[in-house]
Amino acid sequence: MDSPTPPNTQQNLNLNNLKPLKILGKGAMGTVFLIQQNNTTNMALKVVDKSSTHDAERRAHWEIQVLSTLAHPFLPSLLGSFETAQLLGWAVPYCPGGDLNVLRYHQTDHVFSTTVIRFYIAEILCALDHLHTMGIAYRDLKPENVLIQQSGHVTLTDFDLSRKLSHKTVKIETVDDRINESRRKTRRWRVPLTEPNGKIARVIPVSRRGVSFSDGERSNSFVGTAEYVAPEVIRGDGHEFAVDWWAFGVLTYEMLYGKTPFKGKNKKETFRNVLFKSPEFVGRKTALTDLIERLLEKDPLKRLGYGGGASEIKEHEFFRGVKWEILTEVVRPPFIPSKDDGYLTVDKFGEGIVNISDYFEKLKSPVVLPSSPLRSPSSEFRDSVSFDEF
Ligand SMILES: Nc1ncnc2c1ncn2[C@@H]1O[C@H](COP(=O)(O)OP(=O)(O)OP(=O)(O)O)[C@@H](O)[C@H]1O
Repeated sequence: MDSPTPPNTQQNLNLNNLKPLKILGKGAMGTVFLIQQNNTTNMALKVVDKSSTHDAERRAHWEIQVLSTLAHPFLPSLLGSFETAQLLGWAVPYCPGGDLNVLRYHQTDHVFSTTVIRFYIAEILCALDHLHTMGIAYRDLKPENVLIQQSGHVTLTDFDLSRKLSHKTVKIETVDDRINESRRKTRRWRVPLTEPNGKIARVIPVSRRGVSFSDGERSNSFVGTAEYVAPEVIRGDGHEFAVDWWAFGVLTYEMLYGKTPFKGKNKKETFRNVLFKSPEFVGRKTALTDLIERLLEKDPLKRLGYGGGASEIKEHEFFRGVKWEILTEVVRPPFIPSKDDGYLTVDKFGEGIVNISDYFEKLKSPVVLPSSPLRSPSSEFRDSVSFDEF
């Protein structure tokens, strides 16, 4: 795998000095802890057990390498890292607002208004633009990977599936290649593609309390997340930045309709829908549905963004009037996490667990650990529209 540009100088963290307040989330690769530093700064520390999967260490090193090169208001910066014989960990700024999926579930009918969609996808577009300019395809865009900073602006997370593309077109392994390779290399991937009942769990919560969206639900597999995977990835035709524009279209559709456009009753059906089914639009055609339709063009060569990148997308009618250069200066984004939202109170971390090493030791034993955290129910959604003037 090509490396991004050389890493910036970063702080070396000492595992023994890191005091975790609570678990922020658990993903396929690691556990993310909330760490308080110097009684003031909060950071999110992602820790990976290097022996957890065959390529955990490689993927973790890759993510650290990518993070160390990022410098953009809608992308995380690397605050520091540590490595022990067993663990690899790195810290990024803490995002107290949860993710875009949780936020959407918090809305009436689980959808955002057009104005709110415009704000969020404009910021995501800028983040993807920056990554692509650096030659990095993100390859894992989904609402769960879009976090809300304290300021209310977005930040993308989870870069272990990202890839440096040295040429415009890179031939990549097909889905079947990846399945075969994964099955060969690790027992972990010997799980069937679908659940025994043929379904992929996607729980719709009644309330946010007790709900975790990162606990396996739509979590990463070897091809990313099925509902967001572009047709060319399934076909194995080639892999370009346009896969991010496809996922961007799926995410935008989901924000508008509250569901993804190609979800089937199992992965196979989802892939078939991605390849052959046209997305369904309800109601009259609008600039937003037109944007989505152009992003969800099955042929990547015809997809919006393929030829002209992010600039081409920014010129779409849906974004007319957006002042791109002052997006970061919007002081009242649609949702600003409340300062005192309970995140900073010490969480019950688990019987007998006082530090991160303990936690990973216990993970290896059959003791049941606490599940992923609750999202704050007290965060405030403000429907004020000052952000529509950016
Ligand atoms: N900076 C952050 N601030 C707050 N919470 C965070 C932050 N980074 C990650 N999290 C939480 O931790 C969860 C897991 O993080 P992440 O997606 O990076 O892990 P992963 O193991 O790579 O997951 P995946 O299964 O998607 O590959 C996120 O869904 C989010 O809930």
